[in-house]
Amino acid sequence: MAPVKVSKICCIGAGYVGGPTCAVIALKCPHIQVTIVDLNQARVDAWNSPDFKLPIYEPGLEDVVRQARGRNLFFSTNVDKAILEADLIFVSVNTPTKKSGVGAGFAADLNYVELATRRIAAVAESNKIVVEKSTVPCRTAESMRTILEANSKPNCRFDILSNPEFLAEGTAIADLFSPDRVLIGSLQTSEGLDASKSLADVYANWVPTERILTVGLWSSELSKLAANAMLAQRISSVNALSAICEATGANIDEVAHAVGFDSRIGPKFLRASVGFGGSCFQKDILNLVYLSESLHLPEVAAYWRQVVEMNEYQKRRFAKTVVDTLFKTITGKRIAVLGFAFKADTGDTRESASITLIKDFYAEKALVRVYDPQVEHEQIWMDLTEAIPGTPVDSIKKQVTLCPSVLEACEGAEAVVIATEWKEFKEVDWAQVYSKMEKPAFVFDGRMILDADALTKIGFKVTTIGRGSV
Ligand SMILES: NC(=O)c1ccc[n+]([C@@H]2O[C@H](COP(=O)([O-])OP(=O)(O)OC[C@H]3O[C@@H](n4cnc5c(N)ncnc54)[C@H](O)[C@@H]3O)[C@@H](O)[C@H]2O)c1
Ligand SMILES: O=c1ccn([C@@H]2O[C@H](COP(=O)(O)OP(=O)(O)O[C@H]3O[C@H](CO)[C@@H](O)[C@H](O)[C@H]3O)[C@@H](O)[C@H]2O)c(=O)[nH]1
Repeated sequence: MAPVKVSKICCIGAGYVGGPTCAVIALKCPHIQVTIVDLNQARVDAWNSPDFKLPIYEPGLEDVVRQARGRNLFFSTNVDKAILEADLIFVSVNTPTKKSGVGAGFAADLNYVELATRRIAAVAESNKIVVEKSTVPCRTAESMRTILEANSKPNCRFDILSNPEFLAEGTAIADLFSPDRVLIGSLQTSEGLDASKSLADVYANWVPTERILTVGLWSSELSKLAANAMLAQRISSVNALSAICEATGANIDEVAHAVGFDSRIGPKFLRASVGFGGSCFQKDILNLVYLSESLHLPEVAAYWRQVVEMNEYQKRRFAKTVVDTLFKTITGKRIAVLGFAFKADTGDTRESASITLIKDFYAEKALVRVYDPQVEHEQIWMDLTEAIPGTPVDSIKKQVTLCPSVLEACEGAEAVVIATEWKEFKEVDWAQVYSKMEKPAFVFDGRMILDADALTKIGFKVTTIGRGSV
């Protein structure tokens, strides 16, 4: 058998990964028909909206969708039709941390992956290459194969590949156009290698072949968890050092710069912050912790768990610094929180450090004023009601106000907290902000984006993460 030449792709899951990834495949491979399906009608409607009000904000995404939609890119809720027609199917559904049952709080919830796999088995009438795009624990492909083989029709064969996605939100399109690498894992059988070649040929339409890495299935699955764990570990390491800097008078910017100059370490991902957020880092490390425990490797589990614990510590430590600096009480004080997204250039708020900070300020009875340039207000209320359980949203609204601009958030405030590194916050007229605030006016820069000296000259009392006052 020779590798199949892919002509129709179905992607199950039109989220942050399925949407941008397959839209880019459609753009770069005009000869391939790509259909992205989802059960969520509202999401599909947004992808299809005539004015391109897409369900996710990602720089450059609208342009890609404008070029390909209706040509060879389609969004639909007709999951079965897309499965039936495709020769290659990406499974790109969510794999959140389990909330209950065995492994709650750590293990990945594979229910959506299983449901999608069962749907493929039930509907398919011809051979399919099934690709795990979702981030999954090591050996999930084996469970998928068992389900597919037990439920498939006669003469219908499935080849399963692992093809984890490494895009980061905010830079998804640039990452997809020019990925550091594309990783494809397959069984090392002749059928597995053929399937791997079929998918590699799709990417080869725009990715240099030396960047397309083909490996074994389990290595591919584990590499995704490993990459995220090591990236998050760098942030927790630099954040741990930021606490030492604050206590000694060293400057984490200078330390990270000096350390990152070592070519073996490199300069990227060494920015101290109020803590990492996003839908992936915490979830994937907890997944790795669970995997390690399941494999009876408690020391390995404890090692990776500490990366998440350090992140929690960093968020708590920052909130405490705000309270301590404001004379040990923020009761009834106005605190402006600038940024609600977990990082700049995204509207995504999953695991955002901002949520933890606001929850802590709320518990201290502060009056919190929030501004974010992208996040929908409805999303903020949803996140806060989930973070402050048992409190109706109307009670939260007595202490938390959502504001339409930086200036309005800061009006009458005693302190400004920078929680997300939006470029807009650097460009604010800080002298004007100062004139509108209570005095003394405090700034807490949780992202190291502001010019502390310039703000101090204006009159602000500035606290920057990782910078001691000694
Ligand atoms: N968000 C990221 O930046 C990122 C990057 C790399 C990898 N990942 C991984 O990719 C996967 C998807 O993440 P996401 O952020 O796109 O999630 P998401 O929640 O944004 O999207 C998942 C979509 O799948 C749909 N879905 C679930 N079950 C379905 C089914 N049976 N049939 C059809 N549609 C179904 C949901 O309705 C949802 O729209 C996760 O495993 C995640 O860990 C995410
Ligand atoms: O030096 C740094 C770099 C990042 N962050 C924070 O870390 C979090 C995650 O940032 P980033 O990794 O840029 O965004 P994600 O979209 O979460 O992307 C990560 O998670 C994805 C999902 O698995 C992977 O595909 C990507 O490769 C991986 O970078 C954010 O809160 C950032 O503000 C820091 O605090 N300091």
